[in-house]
Amino acid sequence: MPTQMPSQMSSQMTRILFDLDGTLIDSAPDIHAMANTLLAREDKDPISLDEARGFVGNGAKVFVTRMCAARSIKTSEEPRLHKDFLALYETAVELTVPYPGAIEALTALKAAGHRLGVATNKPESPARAVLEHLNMTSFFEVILGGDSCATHKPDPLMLHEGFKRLGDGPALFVGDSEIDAAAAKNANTPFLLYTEGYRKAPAESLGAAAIFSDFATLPEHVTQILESTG
Ligand SMILES: O=C(O)COP(=O)(O)O
Ligand SMILES: [Mg+2]
Repeated sequence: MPTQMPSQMSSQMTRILFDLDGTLIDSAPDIHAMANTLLAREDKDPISLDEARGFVGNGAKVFVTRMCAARSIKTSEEPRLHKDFLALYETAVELTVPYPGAIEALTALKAAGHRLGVATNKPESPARAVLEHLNMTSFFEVILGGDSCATHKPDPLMLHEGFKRLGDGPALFVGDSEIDAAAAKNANTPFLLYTEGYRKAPAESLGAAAIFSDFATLPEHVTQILESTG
């Protein structure tokens, strides 16, 4: 049998968790459309796609709070609108697409022996629905949503749980936002930042071990981080 190089050996048992919205998939158009369906029912002006993008990241409840604040809807109405938002969420899949090269990168990482999972603040059931719609479910051994654990990102619990379910080996987290960077820091895990998602802060300010804008480069970044962390 040929001798394996150290880098190939170290990549065999790596656990990689991915954020979902703004990282693997551009779901803002669906979330935007869903928000405007709710706002129309309330007789309120629609929000823009940019506003919707800016409200994503801390889960559905915070999205609804931000949407209500932006259109002067009373806070006492938020629980009802949150419920309506969740009722629509599983069917909000038609406008969502994977980012360019994301499928190919997941395919390459899985073929290289990495164990993959999703850790998103989107509730688990719409997260599973959109992954299923995009034929992406089979890449992942674990899919955790914002309501799967007692807390969600930036608390590290979701990452700890996801990594635990992926077994042993080095752990990496790939995400697009400040919240993901904080969760990775809190979980003491190297963070890879995808720059084409919904981040607001400068990319260089988030303490990422790697910053990438093209998924074709992700497998190489993974290899480099594994080599540098031994
Ligand atoms: O639903 C959200 O607010 C964010 O989801 P994400 O954690 O996949 O970016
Ligand atoms: Mg995200």
